[in-house]
Amino acid sequence: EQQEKWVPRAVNMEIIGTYAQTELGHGTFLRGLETTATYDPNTEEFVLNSPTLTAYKWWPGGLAHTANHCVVVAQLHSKGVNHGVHPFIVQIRDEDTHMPLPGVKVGEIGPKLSFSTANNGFLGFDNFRVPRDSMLMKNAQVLKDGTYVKSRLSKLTYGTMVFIRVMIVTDMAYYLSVGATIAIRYSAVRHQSKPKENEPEPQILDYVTQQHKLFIALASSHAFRVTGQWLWTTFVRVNKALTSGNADTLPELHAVACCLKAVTTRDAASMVEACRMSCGGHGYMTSSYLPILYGITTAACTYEGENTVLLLQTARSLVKAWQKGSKGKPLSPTEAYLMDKSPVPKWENTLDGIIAGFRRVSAGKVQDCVSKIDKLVKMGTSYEDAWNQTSVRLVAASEAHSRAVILATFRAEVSRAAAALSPPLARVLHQLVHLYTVYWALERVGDLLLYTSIAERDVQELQQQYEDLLQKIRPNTVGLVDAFDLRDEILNSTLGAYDGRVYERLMEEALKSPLNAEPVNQSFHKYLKPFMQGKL
Ligand SMILES: CC/C=C\C/C=C\C/C=C\C/C=C\CCC(=O)SCCNC(=O)CCNC(=O)[C@H](O)C(C)(C)COP(=O)(O)OP(=O)(O)OC[C@H]1O[C@@H](n2cnc3c(N)ncnc32)[C@H](O)[C@@H]1OP(=O)(O)O
Ligand SMILES: Cc1cc2nc3c(=O)[nH]c(=O)nc-3n(C[C@H](O)[C@H](O)[C@H](O)COP(=O)(O)OP(=O)(O)OC[C@H]3O[C@@H](n4cnc5c(N)ncnc54)[C@H](O)[C@@H]3O)c2cc1C
Repeated sequence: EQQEKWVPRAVNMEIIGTYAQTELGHGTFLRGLETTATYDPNTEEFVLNSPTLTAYKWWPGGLAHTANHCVVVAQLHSKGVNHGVHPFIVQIRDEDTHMPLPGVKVGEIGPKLSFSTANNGFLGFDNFRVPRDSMLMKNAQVLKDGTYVKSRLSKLTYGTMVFIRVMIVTDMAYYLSVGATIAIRYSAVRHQSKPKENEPEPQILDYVTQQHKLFIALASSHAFRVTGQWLWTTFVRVNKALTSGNADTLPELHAVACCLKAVTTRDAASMVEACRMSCGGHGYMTSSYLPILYGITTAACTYEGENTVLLLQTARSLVKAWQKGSKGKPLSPTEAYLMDKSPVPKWENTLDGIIAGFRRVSAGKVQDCVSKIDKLVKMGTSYEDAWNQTSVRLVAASEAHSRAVILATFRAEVSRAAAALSPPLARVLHQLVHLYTVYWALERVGDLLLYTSIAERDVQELQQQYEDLLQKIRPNTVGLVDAFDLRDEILNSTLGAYDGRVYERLMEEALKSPLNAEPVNQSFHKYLKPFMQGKL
């Protein structure tokens, strides 16, 4: 019924909405949100209120001057009892005049690192009344007399966040394809230095260091696209089960969505920054689009769940799985490897060997965390303090778990798809899987030395494998980014345009600057000249 009322109006854009959960005082700790929704059975309304400054909603995208409705997350009070945070759909502006409604204070939060078009806003309520059916009642309900009907699963309130986190993994694949396209095309056009006096300046793409900076971004885009597809399929399956009242697989989805969102956003932000830096000064131009792209990707490390907090959520699941598995109980498919108690096998410099190695690292780290927590608790430390003192290791265990999931999924999905591909295309995709896997083995070689039987000669061989792969991938690099098929209008980059006219585009963009409208800018007459004449 509520969906019939709101969804059609939202689909045809009569309702422009946003998700107003975060407040000035709380973004992570949702149970600490201060906005209240108090039920008045006499009028069958909820009274929304922002009791403090820190209760003001702060950050929701589009809230400042665009949205006329929003989903507000507030502490639900009825019959004198606080039932915790619940979602409400609330009209905040007049649909004709767009004026804020009486009792609503709304505005712009100010300049940000990037996302300048996101119109993030603040929102406060002064005893603002909304009808009872404003409470989104799919999970919990408040009856006309104020009786609260509990949801069958309180965490379903958090479902929106799982959905967005799942989407973000695929978003990161897209953003990395943009960064890799810009930086690799520019690296094919840019010639610099003279390593061989009797030869012309080479393409910077031929410097192996440049390949090391860029090819991992290209491979990661494919790895995250494939992992994002797998995660979406998992989300659809869990959501279907939830619809029929079965929430058994939700905890696993929450845990894997948290660590994949955290690791893919952190990787995307750092690799887009590497793409920017690999383009030298021109990568620092706004017209290259790389600084804007960095601003967008680094924001994802914060929104929809700050990365550390999410990695700790996954760690919470891994520790619980370890404790469960140690009692002989079955574990979820993504965490089942934690109970592999077989002896550490002889190291193999193969994809399967490296993937197995990352699973050993993750299981070893989780076991170390459990041991440290148990030891601290036995010494009289509270569980909460023991958890906090172990939290650096817990985050590392989550990252290792996430990497094992990405490596295994990337390899399995490309192997599965390869049968339907032409041999040359299959070969290139396998090279990207190989590069991605060996890159991370070298990045985390310390962990592999701690938890597997990898030896020095294996590491030397992996380094050589990596350098050979850079050489093999080089001839196909421009073709691989062209295959992302990103139009110039989408790339929006002087460095990444398909025609490679970088220098002409840089100059064309520069000449558009208002500061080039006249040969002597007014600042000379207002400031420089008086200063030079000692008059300032
Ligand atoms: C896709 C993007 C679109 C386009 C990209 C372009 C532009 C994007 C522009 C802007 C960005 C777009 C959207 C961003 C919008 C936002 O940022 S919305 C706000 C997001 N905020 C958060 O994510 C808040 C994060 N905090 C939390 O989730 C919780 O506070 C917490 C879980 C961290 C802690 O809460 P607690 O109540 O303390 O929980 P707990 O005690 O740790 O755990 C309790 C149990 O509940 C389980 N659980 C927690 N969360 C979930 C969940 N989401 N789903 C399922 N289960 C959950 C948890 O596992 C615990 O279970 P136990 O069995 O272990 O008790
Ligand atoms: C571009 C952008 C768009 C956004 N859009 C929206 C939106 O549309 N709607 C919306 O509701 N919100 C939105 N947000 C807000 C976003 O969801 C929050 O900023 C995010 O959830 C983090 O919360 P916080 O800002 O309170 O950070 P905090 O939680 O205060 O984090 C600050 C630091 O404290 C640490 N910390 C916090 N809790 C713990 C813990 N338990 N253990 C260890 N460390 C901890 C964090 O790791 C971090 O280092 C947006 C934010 C950005 C940047």
